[in-house]
Amino acid sequence: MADVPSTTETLKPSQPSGINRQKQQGKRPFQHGSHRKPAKHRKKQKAPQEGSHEEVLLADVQALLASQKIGDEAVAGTLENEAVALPDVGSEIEVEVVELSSTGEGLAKQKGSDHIYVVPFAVPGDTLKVKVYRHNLDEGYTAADFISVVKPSEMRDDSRIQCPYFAKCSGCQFQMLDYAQQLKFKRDIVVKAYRNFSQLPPELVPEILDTIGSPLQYGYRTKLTPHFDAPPNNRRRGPQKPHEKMPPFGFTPKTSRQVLDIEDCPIATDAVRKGLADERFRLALEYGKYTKGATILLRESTKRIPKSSPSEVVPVPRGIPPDAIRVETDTHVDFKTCITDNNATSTEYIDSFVFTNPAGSFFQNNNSILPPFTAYIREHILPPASNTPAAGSASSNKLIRNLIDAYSGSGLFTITQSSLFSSSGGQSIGIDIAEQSIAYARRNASLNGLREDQCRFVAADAPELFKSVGGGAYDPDETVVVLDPPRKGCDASFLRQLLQFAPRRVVYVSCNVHTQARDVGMLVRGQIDGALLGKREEEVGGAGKGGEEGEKKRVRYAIESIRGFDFFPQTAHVEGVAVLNRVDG
Ligand SMILES: C[S@@+](CC[C@H](N)C(=O)[O-])C[C@H]1O[C@@H](n2cnc3c(N)ncnc32)[C@H](O)[C@@H]1O
Repeated sequence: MADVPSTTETLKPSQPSGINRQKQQGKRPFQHGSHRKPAKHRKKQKAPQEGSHEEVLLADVQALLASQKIGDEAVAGTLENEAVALPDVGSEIEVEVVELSSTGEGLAKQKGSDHIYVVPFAVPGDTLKVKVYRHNLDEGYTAADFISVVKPSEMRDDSRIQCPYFAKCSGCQFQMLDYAQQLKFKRDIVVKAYRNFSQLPPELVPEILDTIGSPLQYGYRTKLTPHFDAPPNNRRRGPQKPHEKMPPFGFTPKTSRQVLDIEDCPIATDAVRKGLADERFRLALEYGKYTKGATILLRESTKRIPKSSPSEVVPVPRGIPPDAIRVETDTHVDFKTCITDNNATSTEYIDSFVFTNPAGSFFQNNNSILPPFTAYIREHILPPASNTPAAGSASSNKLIRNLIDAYSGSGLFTITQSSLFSSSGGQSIGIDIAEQSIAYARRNASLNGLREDQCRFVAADAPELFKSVGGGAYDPDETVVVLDPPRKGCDASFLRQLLQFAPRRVVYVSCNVHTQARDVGMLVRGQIDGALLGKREEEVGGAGKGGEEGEKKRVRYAIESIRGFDFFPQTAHVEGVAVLNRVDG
């Protein structure tokens, strides 16, 4: 394996092209003359949040500009010329789509120009009619709204679209694509995430594996949160009038402030679709009671009744409405209903594991993919037999017996993986900042027959974890850490302590492959915020504070595999699983 570069580290993405470089040099990458506001009228640009839609889009725009071989001078020259040519906001133009950004939007160009237009609902190879929406000149592109397809790409087949709101609602981007093609695009998203945000040389990133698809490609979403606005003209202060007619009830598209009225959402499960219809019916009767807007929770919940034989006819149980969605199997019947109370308890099954949650709190939204997904984690949470540590290393004779599930929520990984660890006398611990999720995690452990000595939970900020597992309570050589942080990824303090604890194996699950790539990059380099981190103090005789001594002994990881999972078919979203091993010897 190639050695790890010791560059000056930041938490910023790699900068593949000229725009950020020019900004650093105090130059403006784009000078569009008449389209630019004078400097004193311009708002100071905030740096986009790491891993945000904006940052990811910018990285792709920059990469496309770089691939066009636009050097700093050429940019300035082109732009002087383009200043005149750029279409006015509101005008309609034709563009050809060059590629898809990792945000799911198309990057397109007008014939004869290198200027980039960012267009939703686009497929590479499409010629589209679009409406210019905003010139983001500092970022080097123009945002445009999709109007119609002039000439479809070979990849596009609009007869695949199953939703009448597609291209109006912003929820889905890919309904016109074959599912295999969607999965290919999602693999590209993971590839680009590691290229743009890990700051690792390509030889340290293994080939990204194929994205695992969702068993259900429609009818999978177990949660929706449609909303409606306050009555028009109601001010914050003063008399509040109720709605005079049924307000639009649905979702707000990205480029609009108006709620789009949605009668149905085919990516949702049957129970949630029924919940949406029921809530629309209720709102049609009760809109006059509302003086404010509201968001309505629609969360599927399952009541499972075991069958004594495949042919047994199970009656609707007490407390379940007769029109609940009924799903028959040989061994049980699932009655599926839709909960709208945030504080009610929802119940989900993953194979034979049962999970309860406060309906309004986090739980994975696609139940159909959870059995293959948790099976994949089970197959990869322990090292493959061939991956034995280097002879003579501290861990050469040790088995991984302990699981630490950081950002555990209500215990998805702790509980579904626990048997692998309890069977070898080890233990599992989950930690999450949300007390309510931890209360439910404890309850879920008990519902799944796990004792506290097999599986325990702590409600705390993730870095506090190391107080519970440090000091010899868990031998790092015998421990795997599963990470599943929120979209912003792990914070530096957590990663620093993780490197100091130095578990033998890390399985990093993420709903944002861009922040995952950033964090994995730091673990592979053994550097957080530029500081090199040493091994645990007892092992290196007082080193471990970073700096030169730390560099000699620094803990770092090698990536075993990276793979995407498609939790959200028809959208550009992809979840990532990266498996890492501590580099010994
Ligand atoms: C993506 S969810 C994963 C939950 C769980 N692994 C699952 O799949 O159901 C992220 C979790 O991180 C938790 N969280 C957010 N910030 C945290 C922090 N600073 N420390 C610990 N947990 C945190 C949230 O409460 C949430 O449950």
